[in-house]
Amino acid sequence: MATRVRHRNKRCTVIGGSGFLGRHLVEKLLERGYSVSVFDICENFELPGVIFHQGDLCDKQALFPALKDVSLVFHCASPAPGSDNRGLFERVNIQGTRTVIQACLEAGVEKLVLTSSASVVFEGTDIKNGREDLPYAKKPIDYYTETKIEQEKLVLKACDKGKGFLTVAIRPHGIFGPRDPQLVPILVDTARRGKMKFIIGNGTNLVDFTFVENVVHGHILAAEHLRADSPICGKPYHITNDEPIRFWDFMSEVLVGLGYDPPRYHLPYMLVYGLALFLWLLALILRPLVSFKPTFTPMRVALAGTHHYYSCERAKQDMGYKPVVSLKEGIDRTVQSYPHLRQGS
Ligand SMILES: NC(=O)C1=CN([C@@H]2O[C@H](COP(=O)(O)OP(=O)(O)OC[C@H]3O[C@@H](n4cnc5c(N)ncnc54)[C@H](O)[C@@H]3O)[C@@H](O)[C@H]2O)C=CC1
Ligand SMILES: CC(C)=CCC[C@@H](C)[C@H]1CC[C@H]2C3=C(CC[C@]12C)[C@@]1(C)CCC(=O)C[C@@H]1CC3
Repeated sequence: MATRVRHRNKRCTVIGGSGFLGRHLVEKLLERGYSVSVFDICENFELPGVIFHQGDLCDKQALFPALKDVSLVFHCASPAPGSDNRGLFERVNIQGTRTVIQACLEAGVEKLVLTSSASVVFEGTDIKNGREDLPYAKKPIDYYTETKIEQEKLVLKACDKGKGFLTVAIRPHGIFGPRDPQLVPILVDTARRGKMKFIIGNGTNLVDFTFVENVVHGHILAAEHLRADSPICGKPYHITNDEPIRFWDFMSEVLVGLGYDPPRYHLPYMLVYGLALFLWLLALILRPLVSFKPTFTPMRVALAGTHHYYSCERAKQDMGYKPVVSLKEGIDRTVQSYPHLRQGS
């Protein structure tokens, strides 16, 4: 019996396990002796010992086989933040998360760890050393953020010690690392199109960028600390590298590491933000006739031109969190992992 309980405790499912963060999480869980199943709408990799279930998380029946005899579920699936498809975000992040919670309850899952986002409190204006008690954004900057807020509320509200169902939300910020499909590829694409010459604002704004292995570490610590007597039940936790850096220094280090010139010339923040807003509205109005995706969306300009860094003191206190990879090492390892994105390749 004791062996069966121990065995079940080490069985987990990663919803969204085919994605960037999900796959890193799967790899670390395997290394730590967990048996891992992946549930995802697409299958991107195969790993010995990983059972793959393909399906849409909005479909409860499709989820059940992936949750059978599993005590711990990580939910890190989401449509890509760059999309502007409101219906998709609402369906997957809100209705889909309700379905995940219901399926977990019916399948007897004991712990649910959600990957939320620090952006749930970001409204496009400065956040300096923000703590978890900041209110949710009243005017979320995009549909992604709007639905991540609702998703986090749903998961935290579902925490019910009486029912033996414990939940926690991890809020990472600016995840980067090998195989990231967003940050470095967008940056390099922008540089290759000759558009990485400008710094928006005075360039001193501090931001958190978090190496993916630190985010994984935060998730596993949360799962392992999630017990009925723990202070972490039903709470959100910021997980960052705890080394805020100037947004433009980070961009420059990655660009220079890959052989590109760093941005040099300054543009006033309000001018670029106004232009991005205008282009976004134009794209919206013209959508029935022509489809174009501006590089400079209001959200991206706000992310590039404001302070947004967060305190992870609560994670340090309640679960002994400490980043395992420094920012410098994270940047070096990331740059090394993209030989095909180097200048001239
Ligand atoms: N990348 C970042 O900088 C940050 C990410 N996050 C959160 O971390 C989580 C993981 O993000 P990434 O790994 O970067 O994204 P990703 O796009 O690489 O991975 C998301 C995964 O979810 C899957 N998925 C999407 N819709 C699904 C559905 N209906 N049913 C089943 N699977 C579905 C996708 O196929 C993909 O494999 C997301 O919840 C995201 O909101 C939070 C803060 C920052
Ligand atoms: C810290 C954080 C939340 C990062 C998230 C990742 C992306 C939102 C950024 C990754 C590359 C960034 C980028 C820009 C905006 C923000 C990112 C997409 C620009 C478009 C900002 C305006 C420019 O001058 C070009 C930038 C290219 C890279």
